[in-house]
Amino acid sequence: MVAEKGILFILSGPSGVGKGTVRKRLFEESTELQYSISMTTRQKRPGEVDGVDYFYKTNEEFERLIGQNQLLEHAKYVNNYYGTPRKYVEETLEKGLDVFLEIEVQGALQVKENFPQGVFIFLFPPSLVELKNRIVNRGTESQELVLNRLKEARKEIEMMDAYDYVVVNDNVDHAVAKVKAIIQSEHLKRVRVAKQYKKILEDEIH
Ligand SMILES: Nc1nc2c(ncn2[C@@H]2O[C@H](COP(=O)(O)OP(=O)(O)O)[C@@H](O)[C@H]2O)c(=O)[nH]1
Ligand SMILES: Nc1ncnc2c1ncn2[C@@H]1O[C@H](COP(=O)(O)OP(=O)(O)O)[C@@H](O)[C@H]1O
Repeated sequence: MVAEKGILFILSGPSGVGKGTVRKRLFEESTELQYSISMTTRQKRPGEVDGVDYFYKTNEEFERLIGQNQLLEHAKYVNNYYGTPRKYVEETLEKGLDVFLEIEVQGALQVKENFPQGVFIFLFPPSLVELKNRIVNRGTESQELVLNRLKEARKEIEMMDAYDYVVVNDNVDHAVAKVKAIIQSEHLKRVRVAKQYKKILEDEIH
């Protein structure tokens, strides 16, 4: 039988839209996806754990990883680097397991160049006012950073045409249900494709 590779799912969208919230809920409810933990140079926030939320790196360490081509994609976002470890993603997909990335928009577009067969999901805010409220209410950003993040958000929203799916995060339950439905439907599609391959092989044998 043809060995099936895993599917790469990419959840992206502006900061504060709820990517982290949706991703955490998804992983509480589903054990079948492998989450790729990103590298970052940003400061650890209270409660975050190295190797769980991110792998925290210095600028020098991060730039070395870029130089060694160890990142599948990377982006500078509000003065910090963020990147996806290439080896983990490639090896996990090779094992036939599905990998889930939660990354910002520039990085997602780079992934699309390398993995056009990935499934790209854009999480969309109900409105820009609501997006600002969420960033402010989260309380992790200074006022200056909130403004920077909103400026980025406007640019990011313009990129949503490059995505396969758009999910509005008006309500977390609904958004999680939609992301799960997308994952399920992509599985069904791949099974159909695998069956077609099997049929071709069977026809050749007979
Ligand atoms: N390109 C890229 N973006 C990432 C990666 N990991 C996280 N991000 C994104 O970087 C942005 C900032 O992340 P973070 O500082 O944790 O803030 P938060 O997501 O707004 O809580 C978010 O849009 C993340 O989704 C990564 O590996 N690559
Ligand atoms: N559907 C939603 N309705 C209301 N608040 C939400 C919703 N989704 C997320 N939030 C809140 O918005 C803030 C930003 O969410 P977060 O997951 O950190 O966003 P991101 O990872 O995209 O930056 C958090 O305080 C979170 O609790």
